[in-house]
Amino acid sequence: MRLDIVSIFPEYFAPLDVSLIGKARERGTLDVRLHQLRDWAHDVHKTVDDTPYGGGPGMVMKPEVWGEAIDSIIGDGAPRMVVPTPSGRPFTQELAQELAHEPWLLFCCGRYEGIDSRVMAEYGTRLRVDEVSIGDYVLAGGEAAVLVMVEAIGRLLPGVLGNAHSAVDDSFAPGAMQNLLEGPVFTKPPVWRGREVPDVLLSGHHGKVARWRRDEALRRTMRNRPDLVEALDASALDKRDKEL
Ligand SMILES: N#Cc1c(-c2ccc3ccn(Cc4cccnc4)c3c2)n[nH]c1N
Repeated sequence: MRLDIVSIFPEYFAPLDVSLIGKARERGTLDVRLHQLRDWAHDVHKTVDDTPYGGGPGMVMKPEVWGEAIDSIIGDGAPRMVVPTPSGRPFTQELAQELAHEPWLLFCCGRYEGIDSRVMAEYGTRLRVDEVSIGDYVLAGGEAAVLVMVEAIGRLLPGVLGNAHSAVDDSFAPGAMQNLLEGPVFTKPPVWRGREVPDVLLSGHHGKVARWRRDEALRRTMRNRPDLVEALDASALDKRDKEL
């Protein structure tokens, strides 16, 4: 997979050199290319923003600069364009799974009050353009959102997680645990500061362990995300029980 990321702060993406994503880049699983948007701003100050039409606070990113940058990066190609924005559709595990199957993604990181809307309209005539939000809070720009999305997508690519763990066990992955939060996890020692690991996890009885984990996941989901529990109906729970 090729990932192009356009930003006025490309140094923000240094974390993509380390850990899982860094190793995937070394192996060639991920081809990450960072671009400084200001390289396509031609005035002496490399200006990328201007005042908003209609008035209002802050500045808006200029369409000309974005247009030159995107044209230069994609040429005649057709990547899927992902634009983080507080007004986007939710970034979910399902969307991460979908994006992980794309051969080429172009992430456009806005700043200020966002990118002139005509940029998404222009490229929407030729590319799949997704305006996406990572959550109901306001960031100062798109870079942190792209870091989140690249990690969520990258860990789903073949070979990135290694054999020790499979993304299929994720909280939001399709299957028995879909829409349930992760339950508690434990490792050695069996007793730590007088706190014991639940006996069932030491029993070696895989069926009982699976059921305990499902029950704990349900308990935690009911406590922390009751909205997800409402999405579960009795038939789904019965189906899960049969899978365990
Ligand atoms: N994904 C995502 C986001 C963002 C986000 C993403 C890109 C930009 C570009 C500029 N800002 C600042 C800004 C502030 C206020 C209004 N509009 C824009 C961004 C915020 N905020 N919260 C999220 N979940």
